[in-house]
Amino acid sequence: DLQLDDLRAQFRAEIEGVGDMEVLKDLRVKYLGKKGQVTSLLKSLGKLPAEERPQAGKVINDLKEELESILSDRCAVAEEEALTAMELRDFVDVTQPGRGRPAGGVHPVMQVMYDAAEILAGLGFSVALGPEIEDDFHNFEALNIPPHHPARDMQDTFYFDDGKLLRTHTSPVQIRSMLSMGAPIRVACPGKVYRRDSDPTHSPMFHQIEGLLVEEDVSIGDLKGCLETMISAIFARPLKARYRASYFPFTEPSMEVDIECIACSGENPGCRICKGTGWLEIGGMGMVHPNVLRAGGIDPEKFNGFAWGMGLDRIAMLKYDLRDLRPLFEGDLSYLLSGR
Ligand SMILES: CNC(=O)COc1cccc(Nc2cc(Cl)ccn2)c1
Repeated sequence: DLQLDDLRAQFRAEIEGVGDMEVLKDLRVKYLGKKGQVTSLLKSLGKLPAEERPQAGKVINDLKEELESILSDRCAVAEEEALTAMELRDFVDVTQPGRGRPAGGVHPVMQVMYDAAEILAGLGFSVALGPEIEDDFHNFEALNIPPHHPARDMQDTFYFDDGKLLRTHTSPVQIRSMLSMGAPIRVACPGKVYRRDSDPTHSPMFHQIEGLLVEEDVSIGDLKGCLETMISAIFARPLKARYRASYFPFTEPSMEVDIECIACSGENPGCRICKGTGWLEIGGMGMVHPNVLRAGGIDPEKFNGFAWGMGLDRIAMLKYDLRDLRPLFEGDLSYLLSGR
């Protein structure tokens, strides 16, 4: 009996305050397992005189049951505590407002690019894209730009060692489109272009969109209608345009296009946007030069067409009243997400 009391006291001491399921499992093995201390007592019953075995067996089994009930109670408590601890740890207060994520914003230049492409699609133009690393033929020669034309100068154009270059406009994409699709054709070519003469108000990389339409009997009226439709759609309001005679090697006749100042319509001589002129230059256009049609594999006796080019960054700055071009290239999210 003394031995049983010691065992009981020892078990109670060991299980006191135990909350860890692993420790409880070890205790079950240590006392009640196959090689457990209580189990081994039962095995030693055989050593007792026969008449003492029933009584001894009962007492030992009573102890076994007692320890088992203590152990199962303690396991139940431990499981409960573990569950409560887990609930507390993993508790999610679903009534909290969501953390949310700031909505992204479309970059102003891309927005204008999409607007223009959308409108031009409505006028029957497909969008064509092409390589930014170009060769001399597609970027200059095919555009009737003579070998020693200043546009080819190193101060304007980025050249690679192998003579390739960073395209200075998106016209090469139109050349490639004519060569691959032939006439009739209507393509809009937006994209990045590169100029070497960068300075505080000019970025070496900027964006342009050019358009080309080649069919059998195209007039300058068609060109003016197309441009004015596009510009009025980009600025979401009818805008007057004016055309000034100009020169480009790839168009004849050539014109530069101004639109009425979107801020003052010519009413404010002190206007910051148009410097009081009432007009904003947005690009150039003209009837495609026959040499360029030929370079595009198109017969100028059968087809004629028009083309234009305009800067998207400048349009975006006007449309969104941006003061400076640089934030457009710095990728500063706080600026881009600020609704400008
Ligand atoms: C920002 N761009 C400007 O101020 C002026 O750009 C222009 C003006 C006139 C024509 C074109 N493009 C062009 C393309 C081909 Cl394939 C044939 C003829 N012309 C681009």
